[in-house]
Amino acid sequence: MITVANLSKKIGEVQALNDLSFSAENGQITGLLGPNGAGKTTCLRTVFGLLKPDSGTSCVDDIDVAIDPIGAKKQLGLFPDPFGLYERLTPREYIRYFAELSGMARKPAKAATDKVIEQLNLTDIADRRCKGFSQGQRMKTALAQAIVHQPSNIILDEPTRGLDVMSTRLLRDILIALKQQGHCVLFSSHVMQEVAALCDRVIVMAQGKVVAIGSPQQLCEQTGKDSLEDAFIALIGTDEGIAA
Ligand SMILES: Nc1ncnc2c1ncn2[C@@H]1O[C@H](COP(=O)(O)OP(=O)(O)OP(=O)(O)O)[C@@H](O)[C@H]1O
Repeated sequence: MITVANLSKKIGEVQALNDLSFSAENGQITGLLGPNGAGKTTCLRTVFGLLKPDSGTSCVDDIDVAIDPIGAKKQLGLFPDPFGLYERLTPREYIRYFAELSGMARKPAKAATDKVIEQLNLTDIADRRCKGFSQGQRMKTALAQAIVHQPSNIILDEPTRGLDVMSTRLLRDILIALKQQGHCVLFSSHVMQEVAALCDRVIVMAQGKVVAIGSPQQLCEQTGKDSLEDAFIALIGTDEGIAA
């Protein structure tokens, strides 16, 4: 479970987060939905401990990220930009490297790497260098790195950006499987279809604040609209910076 409470963060002159509070539950996919510049990335970077908030707290499984960042990270997987893989490493080397970075000893890291390679059907490419990989192969390698240490929580920043239809569908299936295993999945997006198809709960954000929280259906009911896109526009008052 991920909880942020009263998070505020000013970057330069911009109030990127403005008293932001919400939680993302285990066994659910939670979407952070907001237009460009709403503060989604800033929020996720703060939860991962990459940014320090000016005020407020973020907790991962009740561990305060500011007080025990290493403990919090053990319970948290971050899906990185799949285009930034280390090209010279094979997926097996890459995934194992991150398993050890997350604090696992050599033997368990090797066993966990073998397991996740099997789980994500990476066996065929596990020992090839990442250079030249397709989008889907990159995505699966990046995701394997995020979940190799079996964190109970996974955060993803616009995970389908740049992916083709097949890779997007594959990613969706994997996220649904993680949810069914009881993980807390939190991802950011401004793609309506993706959020409507995947999320149990949506946190609608604008200008660093929560505007509304609910299932896609609840948000439609609350605004009297038929689609999440129309509900979203009604909630934030503009269609600038969103994608259908
Ligand atoms: N390093 C930075 N320097 C200056 N301003 C920043 C920086 N990082 C974020 N901001 C500003 O903070 C606000 C929130 O940015 P953030 O990237 O969190 O939004 P976002 O919701 O992820 O947007 P997008 O959907 O476009 O990725 C924006 O106004 C952005 O310009």
